[in-house]
Amino acid sequence: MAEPVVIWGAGAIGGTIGAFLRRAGHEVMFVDVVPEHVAAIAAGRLRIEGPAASFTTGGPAFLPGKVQGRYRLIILAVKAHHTTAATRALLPHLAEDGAVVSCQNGLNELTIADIVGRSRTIGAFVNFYADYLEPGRISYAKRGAVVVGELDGARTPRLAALHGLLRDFEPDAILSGNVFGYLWGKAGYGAILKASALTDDTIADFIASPARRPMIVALVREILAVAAAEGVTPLGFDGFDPQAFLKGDAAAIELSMGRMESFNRGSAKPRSGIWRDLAVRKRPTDVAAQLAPVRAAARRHGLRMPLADELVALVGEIERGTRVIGDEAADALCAVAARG
Ligand SMILES: NC(=O)C1=CN([C@@H]2O[C@H](COP(=O)(O)OP(=O)(O)OC[C@H]3O[C@@H](n4cnc5c(N)ncnc54)[C@H](OP(=O)(O)O)[C@@H]3O)[C@@H](O)[C@H]2O)C=CC1
Ligand SMILES: CC(C)(CO)C(=O)C(=O)O
Repeated sequence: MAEPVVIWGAGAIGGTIGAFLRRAGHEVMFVDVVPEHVAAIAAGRLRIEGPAASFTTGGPAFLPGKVQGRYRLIILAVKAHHTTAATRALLPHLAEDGAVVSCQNGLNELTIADIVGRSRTIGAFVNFYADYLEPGRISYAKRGAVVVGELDGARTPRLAALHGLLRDFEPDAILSGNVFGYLWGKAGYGAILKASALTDDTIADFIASPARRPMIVALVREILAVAAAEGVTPLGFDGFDPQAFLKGDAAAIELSMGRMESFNRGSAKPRSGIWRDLAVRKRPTDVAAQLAPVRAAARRHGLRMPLADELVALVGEIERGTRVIGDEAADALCAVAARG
């Protein structure tokens, strides 16, 4: 039997990727902390449903403490605030010549590399839309960009193999020499998603709102200024054009906003995962964890991030129950943008 690909964190993203790989005939082992979800997958009841795909599969599935053996490919798909704990738990199961691939939002590769070593870390960027509904049920709402790349930009045999594997999930998956460019691009786009979660607006409506536009532009520019200070060229995807925001090119920004709105309009997942954590699952988000390395980099370069700081504070208040989701929360962020 071939060695399995390990999916560590088998929720919306990991569960979807793992299910597609299983369906394509690959050996896959699922690891997750939710016992009922693990039991459903192990019983062959992992259901992927929604406009992007509909099928049921399953496979060997374990709680982290029950995993045995060492593996050469571990796809990590937990939220950013669980990255350290999950990476420490998977470390004894990573082969000496193996690698962890982060299919997450945020710059988690930096945390992972600190724990497993840079040579055993491969970068990835995902922008497809999925939701964990209940144990064994995942909604795959919309295809989106999928990118893999070595941290130093090299083209290696293991990267080519990973790219080939992921094309069994997303046929348009990209092999990139600048994966950090995509991750910083997602940090910019992701800031819009995070801000949209302050309200009950859909992502499309939030992007289209003229009242929110100056704040959105200032927020994205604030994030991308840090990327530029880091010497990274942020890359675009799915309607997002980071160069337009970096240059402050008003016409190109309008075009990009229109394209992002169209991409999100009518999506079967109309709101972000962060909104879902706040409003539906009523649990802490990974907003602070996603933005932590960005804010740390800003401090290193002496850059101020008043909008990111306020965004983290507002989401924290909603998490603690001292503020409700709604227009007032987004207005507070707009007020900071208006102060300049
Ligand atoms: N969903 C989406 O459409 C998109 C998500 N992303 C990113 O992908 C990553 C995964 O998100 P998503 O799949 O939505 O999240 P989910 O919460 O749906 O899935 C994560 C799963 O990992 C489990 N988990 C938590 N800690 C551990 C651990 N230590 N070991 C093993 N499993 C663990 C979670 O359990 P529990 O729920 O109990 O914490 C959950 O079942 C995040 O970084 C997210 O921002 C990126 C693009 C799109
Ligand atoms: C909106 C989406 C699915 C893709 O950008 C996302 O990243 C999230 O929900 O966190």
